[in-house]
Amino acid sequence: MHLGNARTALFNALLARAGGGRFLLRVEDTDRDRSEAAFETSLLEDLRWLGLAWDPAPGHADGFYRQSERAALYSDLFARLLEQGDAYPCFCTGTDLDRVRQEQLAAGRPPRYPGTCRHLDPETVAQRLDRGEPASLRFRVPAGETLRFDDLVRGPQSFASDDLGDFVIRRSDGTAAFLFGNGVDDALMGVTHVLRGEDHLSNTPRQLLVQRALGLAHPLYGHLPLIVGQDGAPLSKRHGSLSMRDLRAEGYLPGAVINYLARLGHHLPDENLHDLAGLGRAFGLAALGHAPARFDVDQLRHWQRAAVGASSGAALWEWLGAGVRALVPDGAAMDFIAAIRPNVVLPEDARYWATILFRDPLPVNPDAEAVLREAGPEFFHAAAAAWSAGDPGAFTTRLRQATGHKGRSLFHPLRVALTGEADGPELGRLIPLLGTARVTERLRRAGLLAAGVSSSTH
Ligand SMILES: Nc1ncnc2c1ncn2[C@@H]1O[C@H](COP(=O)(O)OP(=O)(O)OP(=O)(O)O)[C@@H](O)[C@H]1O
Ligand SMILES: [Zn+2]
Repeated sequence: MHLGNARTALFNALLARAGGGRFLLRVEDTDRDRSEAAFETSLLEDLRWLGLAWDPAPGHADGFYRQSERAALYSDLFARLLEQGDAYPCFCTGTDLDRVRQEQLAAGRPPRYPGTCRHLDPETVAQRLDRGEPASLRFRVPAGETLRFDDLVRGPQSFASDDLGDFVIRRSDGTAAFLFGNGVDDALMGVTHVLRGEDHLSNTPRQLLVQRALGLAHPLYGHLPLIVGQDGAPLSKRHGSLSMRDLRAEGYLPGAVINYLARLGHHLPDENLHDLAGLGRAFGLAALGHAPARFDVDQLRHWQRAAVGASSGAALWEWLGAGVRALVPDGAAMDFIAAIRPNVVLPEDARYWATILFRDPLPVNPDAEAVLREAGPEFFHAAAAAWSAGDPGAFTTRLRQATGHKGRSLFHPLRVALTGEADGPELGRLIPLLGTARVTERLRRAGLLAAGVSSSTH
């Protein structure tokens, strides 16, 4: 899943919670070329990671539906549509259809099935089927109708049936096409509300037709603007990036992702970090937006920061990963977490601070060296003396008294000497983590650098 289809799943789950409904999972795996067991596994993994638990599907051990297990049921429905004259076999090959499409496009017309097989006489059809000619099944769209529905997001919609063209409901390999399986299953499963991306808008009149022909109820449909990437193109599997898998691997927390997505194309009344229940209480169809939403990494990082802030120390310790944990001395785990928490968005930031705190020698860049020189060697000699006098709690007070430096002119060079950085976690929390020996050594080295002794000679 990417952020786009994750948001679709989230909004459906939230709508179910907000409205006392159920959130169903149906794996649409009838397209053999595009369905692999691994895709299903990773889909389930992504949903679980996001915390989007689906309500159990009656009679299904895994708790969800799989269209590949419903072939017999679809088969009956195909037979009914054929019998009613609402469907007919189509023998056109991919090449035939491509050629027509090219001609239509060249003539400036929208591509549409030209109806080649619509009026084949029953005998010809029977003969061609007997010969084993591959055939798909097309839905016979009634002429001259206006199809209307009230979109939950976009309001009243209408489509001319003449613009639709007869569409494939069963592929030539016998499997149910997306339009058919999806529309029919929603009706059969008692689905009342469908939220999906607006790339599906033009499917809706077709699905309404199929449902009507089979005497099935229609769900209510709502079509959401797609989320676009930095390049302006809608996120998609092919687009590649921003997959749940990648975000998870980078260390984004599920709470950050759902809080970010719940505000993408949906207005929430507050800026608090919520769990799913809280987001569900605040979710409403009236708060859905109509403009395309652009992915904004800064917003995602904002919610990530909030989610990190709300995580327990133990959870963050796990989250950092084994590589970072190995850098932190025994017993210092929770103090390390407490110190760096405000400065960490992703585990790589924690790695950065762990390296600074617990690895020697500390790299000193030219900017840092300039700060040390400006403070001068006397400052660091005084600092070393203040430090070696014991009682770390009184260290900076003693240094202030000894040097007359206070505020930034005291803490800035001290921070640079101890961390090599101009900014970072609270110094009072870092000093105990560094430990006596390392503080002593870093002050000594800062004194040398401040005196102009090149960093390569000691
Ligand atoms: N960029 C997007 N923004 C918002 N919703 C999206 C986006 N892309 C897909 N969706 C919605 O997510 C749901 C699942 O879509 P689907 O898995 O077909 O998306 P996809 O990744 O674009 O697929 P593909 O890349 O195979 O076209 C649908 O409701 C679809 O409309
Ligand atoms: Zn045909």
